[in-house]
Order: sequence, then structure tokens, then C-alpha cells
Amino acid sequence: MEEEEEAASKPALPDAFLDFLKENGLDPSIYSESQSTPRYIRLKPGFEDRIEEIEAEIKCKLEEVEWLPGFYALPPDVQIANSNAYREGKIYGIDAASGAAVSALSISAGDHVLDLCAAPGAKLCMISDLLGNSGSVTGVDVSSHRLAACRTMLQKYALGNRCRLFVADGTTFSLVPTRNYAGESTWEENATFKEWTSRRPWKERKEAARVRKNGAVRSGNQLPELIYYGRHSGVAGLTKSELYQTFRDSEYLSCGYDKVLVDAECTHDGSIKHVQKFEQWGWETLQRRVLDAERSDSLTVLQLKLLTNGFRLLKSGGILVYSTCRCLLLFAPLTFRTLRMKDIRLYFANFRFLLISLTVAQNEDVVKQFLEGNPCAELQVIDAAENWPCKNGRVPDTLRFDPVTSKTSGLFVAKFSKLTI
Ligand SMILES: C[S@@+](CC[C@H](N)C(=O)[O-])C[C@H]1O[C@@H](n2cnc3c(N)ncnc32)[C@H](O)[C@@H]1O
Repeated sequence: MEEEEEAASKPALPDAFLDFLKENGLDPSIYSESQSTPRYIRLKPGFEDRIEEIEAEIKCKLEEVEWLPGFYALPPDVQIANSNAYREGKIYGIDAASGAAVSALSISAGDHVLDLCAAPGAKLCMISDLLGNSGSVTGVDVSSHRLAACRTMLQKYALGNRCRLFVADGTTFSLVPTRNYAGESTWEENATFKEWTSRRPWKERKEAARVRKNGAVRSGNQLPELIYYGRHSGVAGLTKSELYQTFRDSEYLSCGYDKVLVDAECTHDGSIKHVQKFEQWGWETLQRRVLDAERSDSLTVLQLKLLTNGFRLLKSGGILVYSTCRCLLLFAPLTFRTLRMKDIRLYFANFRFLLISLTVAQNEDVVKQFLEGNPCAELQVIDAAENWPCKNGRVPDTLRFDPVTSKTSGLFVAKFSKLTI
């Protein structure tokens, strides 16, 4: 009986990570609270009256997330993948903190939205869902296979009608939204883009194969590769030169995007879900991907570039949301509660100091540097956040969801508007 209780209270960490903690004198219980993080689903609008049916199918009560409309929490071990509701695209998995980042964009009907780090696409799905039958969404990601997964999601959830997806470097991407998106697409004789089909012309396939074979990294000079566009995305009917038309920086003020999401690439951290992945990836990967200062430095440079370019593409008066999945700040008080003095010293030496400084570098420091270089950027209070279970970041008006108190996977969010000066 005692053994059973002990087993139940023991966090289900991978053995290799438990060994790693032991070697470093760390108490595994600092991770146990994140075990209770629920999983979240978003219900597609229009299926609200199907809740009971879905609950019966997954044999579990859906707990409404009061602070985020359309979101429901489930115990972490409930599987939804085999349910009809999931297969038919009535529900999709998305963490509540991710939902909050999208919600901070305050999307309204008719908006043209750019998602600059879009793959694998949960936030893009939600953006598309919120737009309904007007506006457009442009998803960009540097990784073609991740963006292909995003295309699959859009098609599965029938959310791709107003979307276009480009494999491109978000630090240099320069295309504006296409505006002829209303009604059925008609195309001129000379139009390059007819209705989208997965069967790509021979020339394009050859070029893609050449790039793959050379293992070429997409460069800023390469044209963005359009891998999907929906019927009402504004692409069908255009010629290549119309689609790839570029503008002077000042012109984006009038023809840029209404909303931009920069959900930047970040180092993974010690959150439980990420830690479990290192079991498969190998612990040297933890060292390389989380603790390597050089990699972190180059990431902050990338984040700043993504943020700067996303802001350049924003029209005057538009809104940009910057988010990253960093969430470690709260591990410190937790640790102080559970660790002995000797362990605290080890924790400082091995984790806390380094990770917290990484956390701030990839969030508040990026925000500060960006504001210094962009006088027409202004941080905004996120009005919707009044009831969110988050805390203020170290820069006023920025927010942090820490995994323990918010019961989410954790996120940093900052919202900017573009002033006309
Ligand atoms: C945190 S993930 C985005 C998650 C996504 N927003 C979602 O909700 O599913 C960061 C993404 O940034 C992409 N990325 C990294 N460097 C990039 C770049 N230079 N330009 C565009 N995307 C980039 C990565 O391929 C990765 O898919």
C-alpha cells in the first residue's frame, strides 16, 4: 500500500532524466506539479451544441476554460485522436496559453493576418477560425516539412479557404496581402495561379527536388515557395509578378497586414513535456539545445530579426503579437520550497541561473532592443488578459504564463501597435 502511494506520488520522469537530476543533486519533485497540466482543445465555432456528444465519445467531461472562449480542458491522459469529433475536425488540440497569444491579436472580420512562424499550425488554425468568412491569413515558415504538416491541418479542419502558406525565411519575407479575395475567384487568360491543386507542375517539382538534393538552406534571395492557397485567399487569378510584387518600406504602412503574429523559435526549456522528449533525443541534445550559450545568442538575434521584419510588414495602426514558449521563471520559488541549501547551490550552478537569464534574454531583452530600434512601435496593454491566469513580465505590459500557476505549457506574450509618426 505504502509502495503504491509512493509510486503514485513519484513523478513519471524518464529514467535518464532522473539520473541526470540525481547526478546534479536535484529533487525530482520540482517537476511533479507540471504533471497535472491539463491538455486543451478548441471547439470549432458552430459545434457548441455537440459538447455532450463529444463528452460521451471521449468518456470524459469537458471543462470549459472560463477565461478563454471556445477552449476546454481535459485530464492529460485522455486520448482524443480516435474520437469522431477529432477525426471530423470538430475539435483540435491547442494549449490555452497559445490560444491567449492569438486572442491578444484582437482579430476582427476582414483582417489580413500574417503568421510569421506558422508551423505546425495550431495558432494559424485558430486565426483562420476567428476570421470566418472574410479577410485572409498568410502563414510563413522556414521549414518545409513542418509547413506541410500545417497544410494538412488546415485541410483536415476545413480552415484553409482564406489561407496561403509560404516556405520562406521570416526575417526577409516581404509579400503583402492580396486584396482581391472577395467572392468567387475568376482568372484572366494570363493568370499563373488557377485553383490550387496538390499536383504541382513538373518544373516546380524539379526545382524542389534540386533544393532538397543540395540540402540547400533557404536564402533571403530565394522567392518564397507557395505550398498552398485556398479558394478565397486572393491568390487564384494572379500572375506570378502580381503575387511576388514587392514594395518600398514606406508603402507597407498602407498596404501591409492588419495583424502579425511572431511566435518565434526558442530554446526548449525544462517544462515536463520538453524534458520527456530529450529521453528520445539524447541528453547531449539537452546540453546542446538548452544550455548552449552560443545557440541561445544566435536565437535571440533570430528572434529580434523576425520581430523587426514582422513589424515592417504591419500597416499603420496594426497590431503585432510576439510570443515565445519560454516559461521557467517559476521554477525558482518551487525549488526553494523543496530543496536543501546544498541542492540550491547546485541548482544555481546547473540550471536556474543559466535558464532564467536565457528566459529573459529571449523575451524581455528582445522586446527592449526592438523598442529601442523602432520608435513607431508601442507596447500595448492586453485588455483581454484581465482574467487570464498570468503574471506581468519584467517589462511593463508584457505577460508570462508560467506552467504551474496557469496550468498551461507556459508562454511569454507582448503586444505592439504601429504608430504613425
Ligand atoms: C514555436 S514554433 C511556431 C509554432 C506555431 N506558431 C504553432 O502555433 O504551431 C517556431 C517556428 O519558427 C520556425 N522558424 C525558425 N526560424 C524561422 C525563420 N527564419 N523564418 C520563419 N520561420 C522560422 C520554425 O521552423 C518553427 O516552426
